Amino acid sequence: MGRDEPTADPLIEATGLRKQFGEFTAVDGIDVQVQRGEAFGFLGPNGAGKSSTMRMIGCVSPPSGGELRILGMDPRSDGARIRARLGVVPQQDSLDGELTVRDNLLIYGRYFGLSRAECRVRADELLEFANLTERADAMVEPLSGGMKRRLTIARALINRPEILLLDEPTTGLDPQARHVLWDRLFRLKRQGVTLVLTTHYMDEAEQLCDRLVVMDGGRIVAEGTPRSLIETWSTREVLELRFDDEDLTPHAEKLDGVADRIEVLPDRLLLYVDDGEEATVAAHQRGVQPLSSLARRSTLEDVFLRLTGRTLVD
Ligand SMILES: Nc1ncnc2c1ncn2[C@@H]1O[C@H](COP(=O)(O)OP(=O)(O)OP(=O)(O)O)[C@@H](O)[C@H]1O
Repeated sequence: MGRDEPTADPLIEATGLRKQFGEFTAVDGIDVQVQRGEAFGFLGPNGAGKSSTMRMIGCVSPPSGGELRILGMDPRSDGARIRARLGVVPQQDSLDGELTVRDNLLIYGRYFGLSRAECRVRADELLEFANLTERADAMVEPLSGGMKRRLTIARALINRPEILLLDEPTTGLDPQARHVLWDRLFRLKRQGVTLVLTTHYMDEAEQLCDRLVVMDGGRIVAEGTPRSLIETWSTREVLELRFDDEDLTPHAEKLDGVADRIEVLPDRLLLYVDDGEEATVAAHQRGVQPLSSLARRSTLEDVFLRLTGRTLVD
């Protein structure tokens, strides 16, 4: 399936979905459709309402309002039937550290009602998928963060779910472990598993997601493919100029007219331009002397900054 052509078969449909905690509104009436076979992302900073949304989709937290249908069913009346067809990877690994890697899988399989023989076959397949076959009989506790994450994902796949929900799958992992994990998620997608994930890493959203929504303060502020979001909300390139001055406004004023838009951050200016090299020359001609300058292509981070006035990770 092409990145931009998911089949029109919505597995998740939310309309006006809300989550209240007392007076506080964590999710404020969002509309979302996730199609079969796509990788769909919720991108936003801490507190945006991503986990609250995932918990409603995972049928562990009832919606406070709006409509939610998953696999054509209503979580209020069909929670158990839906959960049987979902895999859930929570933000915090909840593995049993006092069991072996394999036993963590076997126990979960039994919980989903698989026979002992089925559990053994499935555990072996998943150990291989997670690249943990050699660790099958090791205890979980001393494993690296990346291994634990892969085991948590393997465990969530024991029931061959149609939808895999991943809440911040790579938070806390080092770059290499993140890439290994992305590779495994690509494999799942190729096998037809629908992926729904939250992240506050823009590179993760760009790499993994066919489509995503940008969330802030419980609301969806933009929706589209990574490319369409960047094309709609940013310029082709961004020139980053770093300074160690207290106030960067005077530099920004000198650059008036050089860029479509200039963002003044505490340590740098971001110039939104079509041609970073041209803007570098223009800045030089105006006598602006940064500590360093870097022209790069626009990213979802720039989209987020444009939409909310804040960076994704403060
Ligand atoms: N059980 C709860 N009771 C009260 N407030 C809650 C509860 N769960 C979440 N919230 C609040 O709802 C808001 C959204 O939280 P949520 O965890 O959904 O955000 P998030 O986008 O997933 O962020 P994070 O990356 O920190 O998980 C936050 O302000 C949070 O404090």
